[in-house]
Amino acid sequence: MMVLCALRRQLLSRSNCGAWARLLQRQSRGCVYSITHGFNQDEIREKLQAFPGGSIDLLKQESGIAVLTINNPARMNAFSGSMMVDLEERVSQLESWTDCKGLIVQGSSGTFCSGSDLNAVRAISNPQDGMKMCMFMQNTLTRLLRLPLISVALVEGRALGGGAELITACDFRLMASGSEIQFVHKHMGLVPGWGGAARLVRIVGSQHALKLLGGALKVEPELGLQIGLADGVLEAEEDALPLQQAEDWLSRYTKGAAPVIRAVKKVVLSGRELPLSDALRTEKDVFGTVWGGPANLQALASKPKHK
Ligand SMILES: CC[C@H](C(=O)O)C(=O)SCCNC(=O)CCNC(=O)[C@H](O)C(C)(C)COP(=O)(O)OP(=O)(O)OC[C@H]1O[C@@H](n2cnc3c(N)ncnc32)[C@H](O)[C@@H]1OP(=O)(O)O
Repeated sequence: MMVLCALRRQLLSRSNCGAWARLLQRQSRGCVYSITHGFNQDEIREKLQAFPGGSIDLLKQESGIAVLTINNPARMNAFSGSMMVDLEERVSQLESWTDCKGLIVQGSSGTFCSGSDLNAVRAISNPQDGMKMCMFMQNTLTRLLRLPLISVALVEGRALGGGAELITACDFRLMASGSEIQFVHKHMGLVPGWGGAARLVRIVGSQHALKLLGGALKVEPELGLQIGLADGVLEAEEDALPLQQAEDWLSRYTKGAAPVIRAVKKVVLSGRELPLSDALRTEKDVFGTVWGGPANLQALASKPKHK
């Protein structure tokens, strides 16, 4: 029940003003794990920082669409420990950008992400540290998915392991021609740990999820579209790079006033995650934040008065 209230509080927080709101925001960031689960964020953050390399870069654009880039090209954009910490910090920044409407998540140098950095994985392979890394990434990716904006993963090259899990924490996925998504976990004697299995079942259904995980199947664009893992395929174009193509695709759904687009995500999020009565109450509350708002009044003023 606490999580439901926390999610409702998060959805309704109009802004980050005020220490109380920030405290609530921190408490109700929709984190899955907290100190009550034996999860000490500062402790695991310090451990992860010991594995440096690469960065997670965030760019906010005038269009209201931000671009988050997984940037570790020397290692096929594998997630080092410090990049996991970076990602949490970028999600915190996105949570505070109240005029942001959309987000594109991409990899640098023409490929998406090849999962955790195997050097870091080897160093934290003991169960305790592995579970802490898992909880840290589950918290971050859950907050990413719950951002009140519309997100799309732009998959070029390969999205493997944790990289495949990351794309399930976006609302949509666009695959460039020739790209591949593969949940390689089985080959490592693992199952997803960053929440990728739970989200994959909700995206493609349990039958397809069982095949993708049990078979560690390579998902190319055609199969991705067929099973609903991909929402679109980007064919190579001479005059438009994949990022521009992705932005053109996303802007169909983010065109309009930021408060309205953010309210759209909030009501869909509550419909997806909350029991019906809670979802209806949240929808009513979110409706109250836009009814009579600037965009609503402007729309009414532009309509001809009916006799
Ligand atoms: C819960 C998530 C889960 C976990 O945390 O336990 C994981 O995500 S575990 C990691 C799962 N990912 C993989 O197993 C992919 C490993 N990489 C590959 O299979 C290949 O590198 C591939 C297919 C991505 C690209 O192959 P290609 O031949 O094109 O390039 P190289 O293999 O030569 O790679 C270039 C360069 O990048 C380094 N690299 C690639 N992936 C990783 C990685 N995940 N961790 C660390 N380093 C990685 C690779 O070692 C090469 O570096 P170099 O110094 O040139 O040898």
